[in-house]
Amino acid sequence: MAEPFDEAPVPETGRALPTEILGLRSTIDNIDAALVHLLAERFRATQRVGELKATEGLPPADPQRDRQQIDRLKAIASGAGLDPEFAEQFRHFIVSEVIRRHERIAAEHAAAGRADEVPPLDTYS
Ligand SMILES: C=C(O[C@@H]1C=C(C(=O)O)C=C[C@H]1O)C(=O)O
Repeated sequence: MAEPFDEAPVPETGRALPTEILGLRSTIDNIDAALVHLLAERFRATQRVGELKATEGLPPADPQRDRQQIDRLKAIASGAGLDPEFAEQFRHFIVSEVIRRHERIAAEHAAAGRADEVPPLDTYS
């Protein structure tokens, strides 16, 4: 059975879409899939960084690293013909989520540490 995204487009005008648009949409679908796989791989790496930061007692965000990444990414974007401000916003969208997750990992790590603590013996009860 055909998936919904395999079906021929029926534009409101009733006219068939130019073949070039169909070809470009296929390219766009491939790029979107690659982006999702790359993002998933990036989140796996940042997840591990978050765990290591939590065990080492390091803060979730690293402003110095952020500044280096922003400068690097904006230069790459300029060279690639992508608006550097857009590249920075896109990075900010992703890294905000990474930091939110790192904060959660740190909180869980702290809670697990407290659960491991042996409570003092209450000799009065
Ligand atoms: C992943 C890290 O933690 C945070 C998230 C970053 C990111 O997603 O690229 C970069 C710096 C940190 O603010 C890190 O320090 O490397």
